[in-house]
Amino acid sequence: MVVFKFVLEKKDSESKARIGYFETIHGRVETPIFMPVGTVGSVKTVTPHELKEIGAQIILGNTYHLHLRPGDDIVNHFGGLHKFINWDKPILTDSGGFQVFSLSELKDLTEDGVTFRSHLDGRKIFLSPEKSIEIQSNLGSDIMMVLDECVPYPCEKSYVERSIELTAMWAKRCKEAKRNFWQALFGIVQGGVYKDLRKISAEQIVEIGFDGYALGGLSVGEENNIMYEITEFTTDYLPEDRPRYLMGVGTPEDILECVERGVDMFDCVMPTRNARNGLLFTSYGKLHIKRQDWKMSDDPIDPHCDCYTCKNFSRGYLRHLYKAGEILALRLNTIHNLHFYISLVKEIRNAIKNGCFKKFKREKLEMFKIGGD
Ligand SMILES: CCNc1nc2cc3[nH]c(NC)nc3cc2c(=O)[nH]1
Ligand SMILES: [Zn+2]
Repeated sequence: MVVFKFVLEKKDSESKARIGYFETIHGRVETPIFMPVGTVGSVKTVTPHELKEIGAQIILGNTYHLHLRPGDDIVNHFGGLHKFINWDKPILTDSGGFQVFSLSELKDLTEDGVTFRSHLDGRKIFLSPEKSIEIQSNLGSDIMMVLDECVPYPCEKSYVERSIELTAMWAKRCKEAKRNFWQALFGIVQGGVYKDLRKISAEQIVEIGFDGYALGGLSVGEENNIMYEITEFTTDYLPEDRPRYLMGVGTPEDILECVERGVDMFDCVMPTRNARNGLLFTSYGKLHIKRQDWKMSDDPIDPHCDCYTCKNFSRGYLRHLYKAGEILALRLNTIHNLHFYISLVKEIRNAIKNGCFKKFKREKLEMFKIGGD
């Protein structure tokens, strides 16, 4: 019985942009989509109710973090992540691969798996494809990600060549380890910034066959134009009838550029992390709430925004809260930034539907530049 089904509704006539949706047992997700990041089972400072009000359709959980704390066995005891965090819409969990390589003190990487020390208490942990699938099964996410090796940027081509073989072998083992029919599994294409290796990795991962395909190894420090070029190149080797997920991306500009190059799914900590640092996204570019300019301003963050924050509070008040270190500042800023991202992808979906995506993208990018900053 197939539960996860992606439906491609319309392809843009002027680019590789497209609109569609996929079904999970926790509901439908429209694409292109932006997924708020809820690393340890919470999208920082906002409640599930507020996430729904903002229009979030799916959120992310991190396997590495949840395995370390509270433990995926504890989450399973509460009936899985949906019940534990009281979020009844879709959840995507990553496989732990990225955090292990980026957060922890890597001990040992072999064909069997990776051994690392917890960044919390130094405990030695072993993560294999089978273990990652076991953890994600305990969490009960709607979409699981395979365990892969995300190579750093820059990275020697000879190392990347060997790494994509490991990533393909681990992807196969993840698929073999999957038990629950209702959990989808996405493969991850690697290959660094080398187009010939990207083509090989894409063909290997598509050959194994997954419910969706992620572009890994990007947004790891490379220049934007390299990320766009590798994205443009790689999506041509991915099946049109499956979602494409560009991990860790990105700025509003990145999302517009990568939707144009055939990407359907995005996740990024930018809206939530920047909010907590007082950096707000507006139709005219970025706004630093702590600036002196806003001290006496009775304007909302963004005159075109209809989020709770923009409908109820002035820049002057938000600046005051932020300067005073009030927790409410973090919450109101996060509500606005998430609403900005989720509204952006909603407008993108409409523009593709109405056949004016290229024009919409050009106008949006122009407006983002007005504010400067
Ligand atoms: C599912 C875990 N694997 C996995 N996660 C990732 C998360 C990323 N996040 C960013 N920029 C913020 N690049 C990423 C690449 C990968 C990647 O290549 N692999
Ligand atoms: Zn707003």
